[in-house]
Amino acid sequence: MDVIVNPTPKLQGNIGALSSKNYTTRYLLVAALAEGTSTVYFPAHSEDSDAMRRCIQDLGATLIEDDEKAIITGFGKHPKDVKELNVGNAGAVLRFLMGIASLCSDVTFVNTYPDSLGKRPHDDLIVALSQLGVEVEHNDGRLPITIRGGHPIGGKIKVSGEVSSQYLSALLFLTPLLEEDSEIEVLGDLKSKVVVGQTLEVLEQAGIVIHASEDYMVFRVPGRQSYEAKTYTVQGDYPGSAAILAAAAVTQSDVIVERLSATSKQGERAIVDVLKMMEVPLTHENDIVHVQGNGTLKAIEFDGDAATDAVLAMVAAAVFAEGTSRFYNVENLRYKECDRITDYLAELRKAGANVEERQAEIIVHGRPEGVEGGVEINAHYDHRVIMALSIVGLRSKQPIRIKDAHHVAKSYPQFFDHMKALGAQVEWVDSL
Ligand SMILES: O=C(O)C1=C[C@@H](OP(=O)(O)O)[C@@H](O)[C@H](O)C1
Ligand SMILES: C=C(OP(=O)(O)O)C(=O)O
Repeated sequence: MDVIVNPTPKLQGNIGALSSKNYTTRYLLVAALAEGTSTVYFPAHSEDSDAMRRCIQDLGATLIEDDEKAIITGFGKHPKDVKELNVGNAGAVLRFLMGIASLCSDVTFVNTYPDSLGKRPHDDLIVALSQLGVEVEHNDGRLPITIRGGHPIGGKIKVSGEVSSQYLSALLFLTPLLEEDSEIEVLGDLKSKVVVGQTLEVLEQAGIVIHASEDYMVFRVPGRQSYEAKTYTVQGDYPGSAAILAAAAVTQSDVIVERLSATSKQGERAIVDVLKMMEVPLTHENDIVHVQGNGTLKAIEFDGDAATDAVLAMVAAAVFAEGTSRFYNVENLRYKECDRITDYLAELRKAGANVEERQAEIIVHGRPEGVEGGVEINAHYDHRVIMALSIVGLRSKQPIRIKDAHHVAKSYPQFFDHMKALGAQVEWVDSL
């Protein structure tokens, strides 16, 4: 399905933030790794969270769900010896479960998105797992990947942090279950470091002890631990909400997004500060962000690694700012659902934006007068590209058509419903 985004000068209304993707994947996983029954309140419902639901059940967890909660009885240290797992297009789910699959004897992760997750590299995790004696068969570091685990016992592991934090998180979920203590040393610069804070927070809630150095570069993990069965509540999602807030920032708006904790460990909560720095009128009180946009924004400079999944929405806002914005330290955007620098900027340029790329930077020469639009956008299987181009479409002179916009469901299936509820002129149409 495609979406047509028509120029929309005004947005108004209240929405509740979707549930956090990153906390949902983590809570479902730690619930599956516990032996008893855990409850996860308000889990996200999206393709990625469904991938985790599907895989933990394939590995032996039971899951009963109603409108507000998932009740999960875990498999503890003994996942079922499943032959195949399908994680869809979910990078974090794949990497976390590559770690856990080391406890099985022979699991193949199939390649169902050859043009998206199928292109993403997992070499650094493969190298780390092999230090634990796990045999990994792979296609040049990519899917399909077969893990022949069995009996990793722990020990010293070095893992690169240069491409993704998910490799480190995968090891942090696995190593507490091993017989011996482990020491994990991170090599190079650790990207998306803030997300590791979310992993540690969830592990602690699940009763797991990890001794982390202050800079998150060395971790001592006692072995023979057990995940406790607990009750968890998933908070609102900043990366998805960032797109709504950026849409409100580029229009005349009166938009409220509820359930966004000001003390969240999600780095993407920086969207609020970034929009403030851009001089967008907004308040953030009692977990409610209220944007009263007047369409005027100022350019900014921002270290995007602190808020990796909100950068595309910030860039979309910067397209309409006065002056030149620079988002730096964002090289690992190249290793996501698509190359979120080259591919994303190509689509922005089609719509009429004036953008430049460096290996690790996005530069935006703002066009407060708006962009031309009137083009077809290739979504590159990327939910965040789809959301970001929707923001741009609101302030284009001609409608833009986002092809295969259904991929928004990877993280935020109700995104266009929420945009419509706020008054955005968007419509679903069949693909040609
Ligand atoms: O650990 C996680 O759940 C995630 C980590 C980040 O990836 P990188 O560490 O690859 O930047 C983020 O982009 C992704 O959406 C989710
Ligand atoms: C990059 C993302 O997810 P993942 O790495 O889990 O596929 C994302 O949600 O933007």
